Amino acid sequence: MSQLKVVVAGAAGRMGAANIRAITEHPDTVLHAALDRDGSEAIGQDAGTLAGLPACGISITSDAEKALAEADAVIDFTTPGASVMLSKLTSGRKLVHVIGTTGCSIDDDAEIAAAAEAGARIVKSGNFSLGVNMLAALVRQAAAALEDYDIEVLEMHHSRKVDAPSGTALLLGKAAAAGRDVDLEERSVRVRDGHVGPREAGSIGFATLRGGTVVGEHSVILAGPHERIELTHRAEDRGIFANGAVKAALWAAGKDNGLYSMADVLGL
Ligand SMILES: NC(=O)C1=CN([C@@H]2O[C@H](COP(=O)(O)OP(=O)(O)OC[C@H]3O[C@@H](n4cnc5c(N)ncnc54)[C@H](OP(=O)(O)O)[C@@H]3O)[C@@H](O)[C@H]2O)C=CC1
Ligand SMILES: O=C(O)C1=N[C@H](C(=O)O)C[C@H](O)C1
Repeated sequence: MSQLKVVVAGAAGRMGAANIRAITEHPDTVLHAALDRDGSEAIGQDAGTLAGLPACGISITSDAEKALAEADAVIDFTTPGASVMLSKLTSGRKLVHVIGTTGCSIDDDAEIAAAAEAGARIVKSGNFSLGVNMLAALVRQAAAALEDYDIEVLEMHHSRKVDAPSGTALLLGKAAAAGRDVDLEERSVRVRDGHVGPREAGSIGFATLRGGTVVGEHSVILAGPHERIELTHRAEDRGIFANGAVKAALWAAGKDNGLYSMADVLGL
């Protein structure tokens, strides 16, 4: 089998570097191009060097059309606007598009779904690690079994993170809502401030912490009478997300166009 030719979007970012390393280390993938924002200081720099590897001869570009030419797949951890723009390009070319970007609005998600419908093979997830996707399956089970327990999702990330709640917190909230057979949009309480009154039964609460260099920590707390269950995942290295993204790209290469999740990739 020939190697999957993968473009990294957001190449100069925290996840971009991890993705370049994961693609370089996997025997079935090869770095095809590295893309970042027009005007970024990283444009023109060697993608390997920027990722802490030996120089690889691929310069970071802001020309998306050029980067995608002859490519098989894009691994994209950027911003909502960039992911929507790229989904239109991957759709026209019928490419694999792995989207790790979080903080997408309902409208952004609708545009991404339309791109998948039109031709792209998109895998989108708020978290590409095996551990978090396993945790989501456990949360769904616990939420269904402990139907009267109060559910709260707590997350902490590094100080540079720009969206809240995290994509993972929302993924875990959705898993809890699915276990209860309710709609998360109708039940979630994202912020509490001031005299908010007692907790509404059946709601799913979110709490956000930011600071330091925390890669990502999530707890789902199920609180009942005189006892509490806490299901926790702690990410220690961004390589867990990057390895999952590479796995998703290889998996989607054999699929029809459509919108898939990491749970689909892992068969959970
Ligand atoms: N699903 C998952 O498993 C994970 C998801 N994430 C998510 O991935 C995203 C990126 O995270 P992280 O790497 O920490 O963030 P960074 O800010 O470090 O990286 C994002 C990169 O994308 C670049 N970028 C911005 N606009 C464009 C554009 N139009 N085209 C190409 N590149 C662009 C940024 O450039 P510049 O800085 O110059 O603007 C930056 O280099 C976030 O949404 C985060 O929540 C993170 C980890 C795991
Ligand atoms: O921005 C991050 O760093 C992370 N973002 C993802 C999220 O929003 O859940 C995944 C991971 O926790 C790291």
